[in-house]
Amino acid sequence: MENENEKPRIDALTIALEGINAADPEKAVKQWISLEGDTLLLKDGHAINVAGNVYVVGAGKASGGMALGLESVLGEKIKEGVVSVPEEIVDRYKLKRIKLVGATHPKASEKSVNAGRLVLETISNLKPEDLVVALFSGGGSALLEYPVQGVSIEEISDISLKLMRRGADIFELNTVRKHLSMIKGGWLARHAQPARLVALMISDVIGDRMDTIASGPTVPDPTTFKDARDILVKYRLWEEVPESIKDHIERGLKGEVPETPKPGDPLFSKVKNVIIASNMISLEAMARKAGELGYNPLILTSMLEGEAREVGRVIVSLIKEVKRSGIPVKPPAVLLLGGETTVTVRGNGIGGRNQEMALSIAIGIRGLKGVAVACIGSDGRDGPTDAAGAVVDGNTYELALRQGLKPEDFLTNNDSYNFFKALGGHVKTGYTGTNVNDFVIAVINQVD
Ligand SMILES: Nc1ncnc2c1ncn2[C@@H]1O[C@H](COP(=O)(O)OP(=O)(O)O)[C@@H](O)[C@H]1O
Ligand SMILES: O=C(O)[C@@H](CO)OP(=O)(O)O
Ligand SMILES: [Mg+2]
Repeated sequence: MENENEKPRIDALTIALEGINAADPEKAVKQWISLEGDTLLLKDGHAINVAGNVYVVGAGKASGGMALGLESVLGEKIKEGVVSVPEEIVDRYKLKRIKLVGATHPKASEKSVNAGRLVLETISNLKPEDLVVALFSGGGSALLEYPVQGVSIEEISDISLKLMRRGADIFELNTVRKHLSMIKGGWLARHAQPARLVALMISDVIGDRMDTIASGPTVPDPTTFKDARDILVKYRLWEEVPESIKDHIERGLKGEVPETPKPGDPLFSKVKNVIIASNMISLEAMARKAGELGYNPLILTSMLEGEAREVGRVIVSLIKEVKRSGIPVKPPAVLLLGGETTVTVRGNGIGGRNQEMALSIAIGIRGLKGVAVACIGSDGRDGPTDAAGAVVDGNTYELALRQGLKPEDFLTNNDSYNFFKALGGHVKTGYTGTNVNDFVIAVINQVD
């Protein structure tokens, strides 16, 4: 073995792959639902009659695999279906009855609107005995859209990208998106009436808030037009938004256009929403794997949030304490964290929140032996890059300096992608076909 960091790096990646596998959408659907005669049984005991026609709709990075799972459970029961997935992976799934359409992420486009139109058509004019099965996962917000009247898809995707770049979190971003859409924020459930609806969701949202996953098309929306306006003001975008968006939100504030369907709306008595895979489920699978590899695993949180570089510094403090005192776990140890950080982009580099956090951690663990940390987006695409994330160790910093790369400069410029491109350390999986947010795997050995 070349150095004491090679095995920890490999172990961190092996554990990360286990986390991705544990979120396999096809398997998750098959574990959650079964068909007995004319009854669809959910794992939580809920039973739904499927004597009428079954229609399938959905969108997200994991929804192609979910559609596969659903076809294998419901087969010929499915009358028709439309599910939107990233166009890069639309050919990956061979489906019989559900039509997959390719759309764009993270920037919604006309393709996303086309998918939205097809979905709305699929669920229009249904009967009370019909059932809609909705398959939603992260990425669904961009992949499926139908804007409110007067607002264009370009205007929606521009404002979404600006909010992201200014550090808005996914709750804030999707609050705005919901109030510009005819699908999000419970509207899809409204359109599916009078049919019944069951939504299977894979969560890529902190705390598994269902109304935020893919902007909650089937979920009561607790957020309001006022919240949407306040968020745009907070990020100093209210003065910049196009007239069309401002006008729609102002009309919403005056009650001239309807609010999104709210909690308590009787409409939701016909709707059942469940989460079938999540960050925590993957963290638990990774902990088991770490145990098998001989480490003491410790899950710290599935709710990691904050500015990526700052969160990175906190993780470094945790690692140092484990090494120094064996608190809160004795080495050889694996700390597992999940969630989603944000990056306030100030420089003009290329990167993603996982790569940026990994770079920040590389600076902090400089010189530590036997330590490697992987920061990975389980969807396989970190920010607007072709990497899922990066793996770093106690030598990364020195190695960079020797090659004339100054880690701090790359961090300042939000250029983590080019740092790892020059030095090595990228983790590249391509679209994984699932999405349960981000993982941090810190492997800590006591070698010095
Ligand atoms: N140069 C950059 N460095 C670090 N992060 C960036 C950079 N450019 C964009 N980002 C971040 O990438 C995030 C979007 O990442 P992405 O992986 O597409 O999201 P998701 O997987 O949640 O759909 C945004 O939070 C944005 O702040
Ligand atoms: O679709 C969305 O709204 C979000 C959350 O589910 O996913 P992503 O961050 O992958 O775009
Ligand atoms: Mg991503």
